[in-house]
Amino acid sequence: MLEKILETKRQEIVQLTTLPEQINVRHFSLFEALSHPNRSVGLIAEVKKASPSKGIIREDFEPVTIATGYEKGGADAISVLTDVSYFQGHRDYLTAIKQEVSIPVMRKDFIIDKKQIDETKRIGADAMLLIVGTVPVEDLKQLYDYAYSIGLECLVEVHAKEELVELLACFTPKIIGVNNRNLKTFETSLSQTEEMASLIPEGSLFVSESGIFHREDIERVGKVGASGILVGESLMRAESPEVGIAALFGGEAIASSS
Ligand SMILES: O=P(O)(O)OC[C@@H](O)[C@@H](O)c1c[nH]c2ccccc12
Repeated sequence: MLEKILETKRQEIVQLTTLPEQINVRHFSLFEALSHPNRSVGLIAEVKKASPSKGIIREDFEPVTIATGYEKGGADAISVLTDVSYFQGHRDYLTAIKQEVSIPVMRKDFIIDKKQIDETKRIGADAMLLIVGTVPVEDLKQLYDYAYSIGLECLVEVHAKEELVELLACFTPKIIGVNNRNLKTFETSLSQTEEMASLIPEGSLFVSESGIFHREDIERVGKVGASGILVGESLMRAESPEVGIAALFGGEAIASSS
């Protein structure tokens, strides 16, 4: 599956000859937001209509309403799927959301080329995802450095332990995500987070991604040191974003509004 997605991306990159206009927005730091989370563990709430493994997750999909609901519900940051072909996302969703919220907005896509990073900056994102295994780690480092040089933070995602070891031998990202879902098989297991936690360097923030549905899941990943969680499906299936977040955290109150 990952190979197929990357093939589509390579075609998209060829067609990405004219970049959108730069939108003017105020930026918010993902690292800062996750360093001072609203609850015991920081929440990156994802705007996600569909996925290759689950099909359509939410029919009545209004990206801006969902994102403002996430902010009201006390999310620390927002992730927006911009991939069209596999996740039914769009870059315009991110731009529209960015204009309506005052928390960091991350672009969730398969970024393998500098041109996509320029596009990410222009559409107004504060941060973006980079995935180990999509390009060689040396190339990922180039993309990472380029993104930071133009004011974009990166969440660098790994799945397998060997990928994390290979990544850290090359560079130490400020924010590292462990995806509990294997992008090749789609299997999800929180033990991925538990097994890799001890390998995350002290100074890096650690985000547990995918397959988080209940308060117990948050406690489980929090216990091994996760500063943040990235949650899509469980919130997208909730009656409303606010209700979804409250249920996910088992009613845990927001500690501070700063
Ligand atoms: O819907 P979930 O299981 O809560 O997962 C959210 C997020 O982690 C997932 O969408 C994701 C993690 N890494 C990705 C890479 C590409 C696309 C999607 C993803």
